[in-house]
Amino acid sequence: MSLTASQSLFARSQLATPGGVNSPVRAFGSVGGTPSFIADAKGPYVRDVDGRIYVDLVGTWGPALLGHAHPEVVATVTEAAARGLSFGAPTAAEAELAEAVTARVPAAEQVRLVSTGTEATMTAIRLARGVTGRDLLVKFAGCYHGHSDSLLAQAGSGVATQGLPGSAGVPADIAALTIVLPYNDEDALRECFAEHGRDIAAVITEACPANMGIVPPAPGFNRAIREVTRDHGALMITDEVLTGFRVSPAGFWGLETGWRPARLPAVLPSDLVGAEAMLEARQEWCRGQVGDLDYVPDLFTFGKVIGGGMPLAALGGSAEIMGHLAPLGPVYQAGTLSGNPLATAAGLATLKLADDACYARVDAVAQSIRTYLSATLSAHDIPHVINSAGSLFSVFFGEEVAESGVSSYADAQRQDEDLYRAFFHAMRDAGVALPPSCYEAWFVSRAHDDDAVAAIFTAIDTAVAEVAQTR
Ligand SMILES: Cc1ncc(COP(=O)(O)O)c(C=O)c1O
Ligand SMILES: NCC(=O)CCC(=O)O
Repeated sequence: MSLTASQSLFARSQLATPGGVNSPVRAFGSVGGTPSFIADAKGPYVRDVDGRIYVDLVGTWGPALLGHAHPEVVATVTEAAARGLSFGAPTAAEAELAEAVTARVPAAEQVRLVSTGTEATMTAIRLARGVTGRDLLVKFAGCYHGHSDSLLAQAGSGVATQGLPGSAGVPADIAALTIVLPYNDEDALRECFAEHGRDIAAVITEACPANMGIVPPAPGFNRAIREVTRDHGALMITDEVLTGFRVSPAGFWGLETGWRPARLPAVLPSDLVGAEAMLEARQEWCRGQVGDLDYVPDLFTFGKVIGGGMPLAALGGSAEIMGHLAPLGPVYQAGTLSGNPLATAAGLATLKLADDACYARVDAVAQSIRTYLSATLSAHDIPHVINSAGSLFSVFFGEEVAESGVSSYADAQRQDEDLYRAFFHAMRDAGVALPPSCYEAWFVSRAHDDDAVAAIFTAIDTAVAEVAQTR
């Protein structure tokens, strides 16, 4: 039997690298089969090494808000590459990107650029511990914040897909510093703080969980986290690595609070005398923007869209808190490639193109796919529920979830994974690439034009009919 090019590359990669992949979620572990090895990608499409073209709903796990290989982003990165691949010294583009983040999320008065979401959340936690002088961390079951030691307990994404409780190799003493609570459970949160409040450095939460499928916060849940943490002198870390700059110009926090980005006033050295006065002016503007909003976290983490497909992520917060980072303060954080010129170029070009028209289009496309999928599944009596957050969505199959909905990790674990597996493969055979796990979000892009959407609808018709027949 002759192998496809992807099959023979997968066999070769499995010799070269554990599991044949450089990140476990790529391995098709829970859906089975051979991952497609990608040759190239353009707009809403990816093409594998066998020449098969798929309409892509993975979007490189989030960064591809504009679609793949957007010409302006590619041109900007190419120009940046010609000027040098890395300097290990500051550049104007880093300040420009930090300002772009502050303009969109003014609670991030200052921003530190790193290379991955994992680094962003890891640093945010270290910073929270450094600022508060406390060790305990609270996270929620089913939330994924990258793969640093403190954050793998009952994590979403690949950890959920593999059905693992956490990771081997995390020292028990470190794991003991993380308290895991059920998501959307305000009582559990308050009880935890009643017992451990004085020792908790921070609560870290996904702005809207998207790594156990989409599980939106109940109304007021994020505000409750804000209140409880503030009352006990702990920090609130809102992880927008996945949602940031994707579900609205100001991420899920923007969607939930209704904040609309404003133009950040330039504070130029010639306007004011002294760094302190300039910082005060910046802070005054930032605080004026967010003062009346429903809740304002202490720290935000960003990733994915902010790097436009290049390795770039960030954390941001008040200048007071961020000032604890080295070189100003005692909390150490560093990176040879932090603020890399190609990554900042890609990020800036992406954010510039992520305008209102972009978000409107992405929202409309997501809404039309959700509606069509749900109607088709219902027409074939396939029990399901679709959860969404802005343009992000995911489907959960099964009677139980269809009846009671999914608002926690425990709920998500009650879905019919076998049905997703069958649906995933039927969609793939029909030319649409879905996330290879029922615990991941579906991503649409600005480049999903009417042809791409029509192809998705046709695939849904075929795949749902096929799955319905085998039930
Ligand atoms: C909410 C969230 N935080 C953090 C991360 C980690 O980011 P990275 O994979 O860039 O390390 C992810 C990645 O999926 C994520 O979805
Ligand atoms: N939603 C989870 C991810 O995006 C993770 C990607 C990866 O670990 O490769």
